[in-house]
Amino acid sequence: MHIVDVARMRELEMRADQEYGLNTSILMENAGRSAAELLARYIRERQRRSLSECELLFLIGPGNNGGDGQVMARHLEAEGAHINLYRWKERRLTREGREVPAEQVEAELNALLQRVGYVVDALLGTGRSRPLPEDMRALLARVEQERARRPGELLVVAIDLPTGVNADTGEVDPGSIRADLTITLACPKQGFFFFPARSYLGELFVGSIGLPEELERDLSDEMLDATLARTLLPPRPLESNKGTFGRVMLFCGSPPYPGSAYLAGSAVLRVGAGLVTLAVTPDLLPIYASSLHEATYVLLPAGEPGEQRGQEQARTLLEHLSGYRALLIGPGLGRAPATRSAILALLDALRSLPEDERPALVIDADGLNNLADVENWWQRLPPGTVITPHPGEMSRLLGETRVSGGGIDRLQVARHCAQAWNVILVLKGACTLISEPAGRLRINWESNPALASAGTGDVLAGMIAGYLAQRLTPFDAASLAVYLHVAASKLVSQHCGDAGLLASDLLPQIPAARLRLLQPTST
Ligand SMILES: NC(=O)C1=CN([C@@H]2O[C@H](COP(=O)(O)OP(=O)(O)OC[C@H]3O[C@@H](n4cnc5c(N)ncnc54)[C@H](O)[C@@H]3O)[C@@H](O)[C@H]2O)[C@@H](O)CC1
Ligand SMILES: [K+]
Repeated sequence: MHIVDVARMRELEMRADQEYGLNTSILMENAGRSAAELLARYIRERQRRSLSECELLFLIGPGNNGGDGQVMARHLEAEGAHINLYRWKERRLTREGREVPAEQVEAELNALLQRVGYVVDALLGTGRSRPLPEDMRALLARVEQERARRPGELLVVAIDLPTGVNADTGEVDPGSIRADLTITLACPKQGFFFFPARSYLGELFVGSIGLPEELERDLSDEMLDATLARTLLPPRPLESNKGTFGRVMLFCGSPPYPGSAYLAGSAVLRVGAGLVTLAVTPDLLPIYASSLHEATYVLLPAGEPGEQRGQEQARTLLEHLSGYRALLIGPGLGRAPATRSAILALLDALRSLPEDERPALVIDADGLNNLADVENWWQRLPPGTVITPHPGEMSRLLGETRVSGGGIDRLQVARHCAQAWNVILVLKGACTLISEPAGRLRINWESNPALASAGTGDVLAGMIAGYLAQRLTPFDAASLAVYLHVAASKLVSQHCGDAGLLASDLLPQIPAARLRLLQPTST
């Protein structure tokens, strides 16, 4: 599913007309029909109601968004739903096809708001060009008030987008109200993935306007959803052994942060990699050996802290690296000078390896924090490296430029940095972005506040390394891991809601999330 900005959407619509004769009325007819089908299915399958039991109030705006709403209303009416249309600009109300006399409109509208099960917001879409007028804000506020009075009984359904949301930037007019579901048309819009817009959309459905597939061929931004993630799953041939699914080496964990290597190492195996090896100092071995029985170990020299020890640790690790398809550096390593020198020595050695002998590389957490202090650090990375900064780490990598956790600034940062640093960048946050140097970009749709807890990043880094070991490209490995990481968290949230998730709770849910993804009906 491609993501577009408003200019690109307009261009697609224009080309549909010029090249295929699909003019605005045809597209609008398709849009309204598709939106009606999606809502009808939602009502029948999710709410287990028949359309004839449902009464809807459509709020119709002056442009094509309102046009979509009218087509949609017609289709739902034909299926038996009870339809009321309020034309905002003209202040005209139609009830089941009959015009309400002007002097009764206000009272009737009030009565409807107190009764209907659905308000369909077809006021404004991508053509919103100025702040919402006061009377439109007041109308939306009445809907909001009524929904608060009848929670669960009144659903707000936005067509294309909730009125007042900026489809490019994710900004939201003060008069906008949250939709319970948004049926967007043709493609999800760029602004949907950024805050505050993201939290105004509710559940997202994408309706078709019948655009020919060829028109989307040049689009490079994609929504990371179940349909895309399913295509990325690596094969599990019947004739396999643990070598088939690859080995991963971890340079992670240090005495103050021993949990990181456990979490990342477990995640490597939970995504189906064949073997995980932890490169650790001997003092940590008893901790891991008693908790992660399946791992093997490379014992790194301990000795006096300092440059020398870092070089020796790197040498030992490299001596054991042959046959490993992926290496993860970072979680829980700490920021001692010896660690930095070990990381830099490892990177220098990896860069000089021939491509077919070089393991794919993921750098996370303290791996990145150590690099941030090194001038032109990105020049030290081998090509194809995946880096997984959260906003704080990203700011450090950029030399203390602030990066938000969910704002539109992240889009430009992700696009620019993947190219400038020649990395596959996983910019973590509420909607994680994954970008690569050639310009492709994916944005994860799902987010879960329960994931904002210690150690969940270690799990993600391990998952990426585990998929790299299964020979996914770095861009695909990162994408699939990001998708399944949130999907696993949703399974945990079935029991704990959006708070109280432990990073280790994710581990058993990773295979469960993969299984769900394999079911063709999962969305
Ligand atoms: N153009 C096309 O071919 C298609 C458009 N589609 C629909 O059309 C929408 C875009 O249509 P439009 O470009 O007509 O835009 P809108 O329907 O979003 O709104 C434009 C109209 O609203 C007025 N307006 C703009 N800002 C306002 C404000 N703050 N307060 C009050 N009035 C305001 C404008 O003067 C104009 O009359 C999409 O969101 C989508 O729903 C779909 O039907 C698919 C095809
Ligand atoms: K709308």
